[in-house]
Amino acid sequence: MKIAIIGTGNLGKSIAKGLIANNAITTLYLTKRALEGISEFEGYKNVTLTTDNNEAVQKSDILIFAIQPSHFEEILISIAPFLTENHVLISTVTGFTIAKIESIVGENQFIIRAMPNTAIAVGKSMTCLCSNTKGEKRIKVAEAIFNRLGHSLCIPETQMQAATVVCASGIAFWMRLIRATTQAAIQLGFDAKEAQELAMYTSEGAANLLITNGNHPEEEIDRVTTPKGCTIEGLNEMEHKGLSSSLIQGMIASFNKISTIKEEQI
Ligand SMILES: NC(=O)C1=CN([C@@H]2O[C@H](COP(=O)(O)OP(=O)(O)OC[C@H]3O[C@@H](n4cnc5c(N)ncnc54)[C@H](OP(=O)(O)O)[C@@H]3O)[C@@H](O)[C@H]2O)C=CC1
Ligand SMILES: O=C(O)[C@@H]1CCC=N1
Repeated sequence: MKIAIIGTGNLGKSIAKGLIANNAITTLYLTKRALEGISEFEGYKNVTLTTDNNEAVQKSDILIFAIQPSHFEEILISIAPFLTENHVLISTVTGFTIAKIESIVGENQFIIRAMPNTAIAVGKSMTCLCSNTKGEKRIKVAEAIFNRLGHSLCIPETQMQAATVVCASGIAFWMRLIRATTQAAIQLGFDAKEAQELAMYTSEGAANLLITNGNHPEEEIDRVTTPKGCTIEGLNEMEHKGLSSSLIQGMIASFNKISTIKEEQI
C-alpha cells in the first residue's frame, strides 16, 4: 500500500510507527512543515519525509490526514487539484464532518473518517470507522489497515464524536487510572518501577479477561470479591468517593468540548 500521512504529529507518528512495525506499507510519505520533529523516521526503507503535501498526495493511494482541525480546510483546498478519483482519503481529524470534507473535495472521492488512538504505535489501537457513500466501496481497505494495527469497528458518523472520547481520549483517561493505581501501590510499599509494573500488567489482565471471555465486567468482579473481603471494601469506598460518576462526568465534559474545538483552535 502506498500511504501518505499528512501531518505527522503525535497521532501521525504513532500511525507511522504502527505501519512500519507491521510491514503494512509499500511506500510511506510523512509530511510536516518542521521536518526535524520526525527525524526518527529518516533512513527507513521506502519512507520519505517531506514538507510538500502535494508530492505526498501524488505519490500515494491512501491519504491519512492527522492535522489539527483548524488546519484541515486549508490543506484540503491546497491538495484538491492533485486528487484523483482513486485516492482513498482517511481523516482522523476530530469534529470535521464528511459533509464538510465533501464540500471541499467533492462527493466523488472515497472518504473515510477514522478515529484511532496512539496505541496504534504498538498495534493495539481501537479504531472506529465511517465513510461517505462512495467510501463504502473502500471501507474494507481501511478495516484491513486498522485491523492490522489493532481492532476496528464501523459505526455511523453520528457516533464519531462519542468514539473520539471513548477511544482516542480514552488512552489518556486509562493512563490516569494506571498512574493513580501506581501511586497507591507506592503508598502500599512498592518502589515506583515495581508499582507501575503491577498496575500495567493488572490492567492488561483485566482487559484481556473481557476480550477473551466476552463477559460483563461485573461477572469478573464477582469472581474477585470474596464476601466480607478486602476487594468489596475497596470497591465500595471508591464508589462512595464517586469513581464511576467522576469518570462518566469527565467523559461527558470531553464529549461536549468537541463541538467547540474547531472554532477555538488556531
Ligand atoms: N493525538 C491523539 O491521540 C489523537 C488525535 N486525533 C486527531 O488527529 C489530529 C492530529 O492530532 P495530534 O497528532 O494530536 O496533533 P499534532 O499537533 O501533534 O499533529 C499535527 C501535525 O500536523 C502538522 N502540520 C500542521 N500544518 C501542516 C501542513 N500544512 N502540512 C503538513 N503538516 C502540517 C504539524 O507539524 P508542523 O507544524 O511542523 O507542520 C503537527 O505535527 C487532530 O485532528 C486530532 O483531533 C484523533 C485521535 C487521537
Ligand atoms: O484531545 C484532542 O482534542 C484529540 C482528539 C482525541 C485525542 N486527542
